[in-house]
This record gives sequence, structure tokens and C-alpha cells, in this order.
Amino acid sequence: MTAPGGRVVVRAPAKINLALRVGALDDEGYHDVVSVYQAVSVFEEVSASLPRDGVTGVTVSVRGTGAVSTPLDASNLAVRAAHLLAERAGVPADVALSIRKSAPVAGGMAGGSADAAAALLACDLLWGTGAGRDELHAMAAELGADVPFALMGGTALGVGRGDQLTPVLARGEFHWVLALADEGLSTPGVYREHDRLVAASGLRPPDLEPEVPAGLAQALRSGDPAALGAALVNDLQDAACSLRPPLRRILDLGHDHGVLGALVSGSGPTVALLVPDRSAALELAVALTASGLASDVRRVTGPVHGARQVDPVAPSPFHPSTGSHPTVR
Ligand SMILES: C[C@@](CO)(OP(=O)(O)O)[C@H](O)COP(=O)(O)OP(=O)(O)OC[C@H]1O[C@@H](n2ccc(N)nc2=O)[C@H](O)[C@@H]1O
Ligand SMILES: Nc1ncnc2c1ncn2[C@@H]1O[C@H](COP(=O)(O)OP(=O)(O)O)[C@@H](O)[C@H]1O
Repeated sequence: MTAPGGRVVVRAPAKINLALRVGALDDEGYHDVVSVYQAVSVFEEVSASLPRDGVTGVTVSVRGTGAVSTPLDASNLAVRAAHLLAERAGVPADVALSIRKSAPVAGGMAGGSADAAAALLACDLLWGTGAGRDELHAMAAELGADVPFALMGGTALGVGRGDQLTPVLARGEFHWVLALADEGLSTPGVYREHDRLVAASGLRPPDLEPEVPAGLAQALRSGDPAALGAALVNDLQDAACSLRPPLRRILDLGHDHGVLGALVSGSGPTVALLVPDRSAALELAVALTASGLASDVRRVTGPVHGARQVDPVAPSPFHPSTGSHPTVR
């Protein structure tokens, strides 16, 4: 579905980690992890167009949530994705990328990874390079541990660096309230803090079983939000809270409101609170907003689909004034 004028639009989801177990550090500075990802209804949108006559190379523009703190140079993950695909496919890297961000930057929701996944797919379609699923997955893993999941979506187990994926059966729809922060947390910085806390505790990092923790698998299979809430776990949570102590107050507020579960998403600082249904989500969102503890509060659902082409001429549900989709607020 390339539009007249050569434009492809792809939407890719942000994620929450339902479980994140962190094992030993390897020689390349990566930790062995067991991660259960769930894609949620916060979508990054990447549009890829053929450049105007005489223009070559990759250009990028960014708008939406956190646009001002998103890099516009070669370090932008969508730009890196376009260059990587062009190099592997042996085609010129000529594309104008335009990103509409809804996920917070450095928020522990893999918004940048979603941009990379969306750019890979959009450029593949725009250039007609015909990379298969496996090839796109391999390129995604080179770009970052979380990028393959943004291609896949749904609910999935990630092992190794978090990039070796297996889909997980999840029934039904789960309702989340997200508490966003103005300022992000650096992923390597949070892993470093985790290592410091583990060393200080005198405990060894756990040897990980490369499978979905039993209680979590059962909760997802049966679509039981209360059981899912009890099974949520994030080994990076203490490190994120150590670097950003006010996150504990958001978790406490959630527990005071009787949420089914609450945890920092990945490396944070986004906090994800699980509630039984839409009306509980609205009630909690109102309380969180009134508390002033979060810079933005979103109501979202999961699981949702992975990176997917959308009709470039259809009106976008993106809300220009807020940088987010009205359906998720
Ligand atoms: C923590 C998680 C949880 O899903 O993501 P976020 O919550 O930040 O989105 C991931 O493990 C992050 O994934 P991602 O952000 O793609 O990581 P990468 O770009 O590949 O790596 C950034 C840095 O994070 C650290 N890193 C990442 C993955 C991993 N398994 N072990 C690590 O120690 C390394 O220091 C690495 O240099
Ligand atoms: N397109 C992009 N969107 C957001 N961040 C990006 C992008 N490209 C590169 N980055 C860099 O990647 C870092 C983390 O990206 P992001 O996926 O937003 O966070 P997290 O890893 O916490 O989920 C940011 O600090 C930012 O500097």
C-alpha cells in the first residue's frame, strides 16, 4: 500500500514488561534476561517517503510526546534502522522519515525501539526490498534488545538479551493506567544501578529459567487480571526507584486505591498500574492526575498488534495538541 507520491505509514506499539528477571552480566555489557512483554495501545507512527528530486540520504522529523528530547541525527533509532536495511539490501538509503511519538522518551516503554521497528518495515515496503520476517527480526535485534518485540507485538517471552522471542497465549484484554514522568531514565544507568544494588546485597544474580514464570503464564492463559496483578515482577524496579525515589509514591498510591498490580515498566520511570476494567481505570486516572505525582496519565489496553502498515490517506487518530491518541487517554 504505497500511496501516490511514494509514502508508507507504519504504526508500532510501545510495551510494558509484565515480568523482567535480570541475570548475570555478559562480557559485552548485556544482562541475561527473561522478559514477558505486552504491547499496549500507545502507538508510534513512522511515515517514510521518497525524497524530493535531487535530495539523497535519510532525513527525519519528529513531533508528539517528547519530540524535543528525541535525537534528530544519525543516532535516531529510526534513522539507524533505515541505514541498516539499505546496507543489507544493497539499495541507496534515500528516505524522508517523519515520526509521530506517543510514547515517552527514555520512559521504559521502548518508544524508540518502536520507531526503529516501524522504520524497518516502512522502508522495506517503500523501497520494495522484500526482507522476510526473519531478516527483519535479525536487523531489529542488531538495533536494540527491545526492537524485535515492537515488530511482533501481542504478548511474548523474550530471553537472551530479551530479543529471542516466543509468543505467549494471552486471553482477553487487560486495562492499564500509566503514570508518565517528564524526565526519562537511562536504560544502561538503571542496569548499572541494579548491578550496584546486587553487589551491595552480597547475593548472586539469579540463574534464570528461560520460560514464562508459571503463575504469570496461567494468569495470561486464563485472562485473569487479578492473577496477573499478583504475578507482575520487575527486577529493575528497586534500581529505578533508587535513582528516582518519588516512583515509590506512585506505586503506593496505586496500592492505596486497590489496584490489581503495580510496577515500574522496564527501566522506568513509567509506572504501570493494572485495574479490572475501564471504569476502574478512569477512577484511578483521575486520582493520579489530582495527586500531581505524574506528568501525564494514560489509560491503555493490551495486548495490541505489532508493527503494521496503516492507510496513509486515512485520518489519523493522533491528537496533535497532546501528542497522543485520544482513545488511550
Ligand atoms: C530494560 C528494557 C526492558 O525491556 O527496556 P526499557 O525498559 O529500557 O525500554 C530492555 O532490557 C532494554 O532494551 P533496549 O533499550 O532495547 O536495550 P539496548 O538498546 O539493546 O541496550 C542498551 C543498554 O542496556 C543494557 N542492557 C540492555 C539489555 C540487556 N539484556 N542487558 C543490558 O544490560 C546495556 O547496558 C546496553 O548497552
Ligand atoms: N526515535 C527515538 N525516539 C526516542 N528515543 C530515541 C529515538 N532514537 C534514539 N533515541 C534515544 O534512545 C534512548 C531511549 O529510547 P526509548 O525507547 O524512548 O526509551 P526506553 O529504552 O527507556 O524505553 C533515548 O534516551 C534517546 O536519546
